[in-house]
Amino acid sequence: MSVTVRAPAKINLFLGVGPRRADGFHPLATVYQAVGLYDDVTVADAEEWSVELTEPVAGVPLDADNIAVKAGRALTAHHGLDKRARIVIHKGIPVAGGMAGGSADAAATLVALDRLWGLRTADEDLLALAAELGSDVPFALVGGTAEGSGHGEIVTPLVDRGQWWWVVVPHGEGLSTPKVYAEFDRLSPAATQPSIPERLYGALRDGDTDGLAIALRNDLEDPALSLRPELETTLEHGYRAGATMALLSGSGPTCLFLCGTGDEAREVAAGLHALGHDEVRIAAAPVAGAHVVSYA
Ligand SMILES: C[C@@](CO)(OP(=O)(O)O)[C@H](O)COP(=O)(O)OP(=O)(O)OC[C@H]1O[C@@H](n2ccc(N)nc2=O)[C@H](O)[C@@H]1O
Ligand SMILES: Nc1ncnc2c1ncn2[C@@H]1O[C@H](COP(=O)(O)OP(=O)(O)O)[C@@H](O)[C@H]1O
Repeated sequence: MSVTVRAPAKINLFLGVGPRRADGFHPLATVYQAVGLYDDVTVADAEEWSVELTEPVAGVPLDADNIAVKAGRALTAHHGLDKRARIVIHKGIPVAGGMAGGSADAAATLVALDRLWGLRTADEDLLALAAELGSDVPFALVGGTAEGSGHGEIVTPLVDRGQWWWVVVPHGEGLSTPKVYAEFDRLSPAATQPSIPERLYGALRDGDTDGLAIALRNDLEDPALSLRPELETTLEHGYRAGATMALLSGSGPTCLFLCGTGDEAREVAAGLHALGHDEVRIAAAPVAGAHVVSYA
């Protein structure tokens, strides 16, 4: 018996970052949105923990450092179980791209093993386990569009009546999240506690693309661009190709382009491709959080 769970990538429509806390984390006022790029995680009983990829992908650890194995171990420890699993991951989310692919795998593994073993873990317990694994993991369970507070681990769903279209340009070489936060500290020594503007909630309620465009903000964009200046060119290419708004996904280096309709997204994607970007993807949003897609 095996169970497959699909989990989405996230973007941050708003990523307000405050001053570094004593525990090393930064307080966040963020709005996450789950977008239609996915990882699929399949689990089955095994004698030992193992992790495999359906296709080779650079940068993903294939040992106990993989966050999916950490998720499996956290779940068995929580229930006091002596069980192990084989975990197979199909990566559709760029690695180290600021789209929380590892977090998606962790969330998917929690849900998949919970089903495989019939554990019926309470939602609050799954969310607490997720928060221990990483700041972004609770949102991968919840999906949709949601506000994130604390260091990103406290997730509150938001009303979102939009059908949003994003063009996504990944970059071959990922960026390290801790390094981007460290660059934020260097560039913003006087950061203050951020808050989410009313106009963002309004744009989501109304499904208003132009309203959303002016409310988008990412405080990690300047630090990521400081570490990777060539990303400016990619963002500029998006405007040239007709995007309504360009921004970086979380800690980068993936670039995002907001488009008004699916047709516009296809035009912008074709334009970016013509400007030399080999990998260009289109993602609709919002989409569901980690969910079972098959039993076999
Ligand atoms: C920046 C964001 C925006 O959503 O995601 P990415 O764009 O990287 O996917 C998140 O804050 C990343 O979340 P995640 O990747 O889960 O981070 P964690 O594993 O919890 O933390 C890794 C490291 O990032 C830094 N960190 C993370 C979250 C936070 N609020 N403040 C921080 O300073 C800390 O140095 C921490 O040790
Ligand atoms: N299952 C996994 N998938 C991707 N990366 C993983 C995984 N497990 C551990 N990692 C490590 O986590 C790092 C961050 O990965 P990822 O979640 O893709 O990016 P980001 O934090 O930028 O959203 C990777 O560089 C890799 O070393």
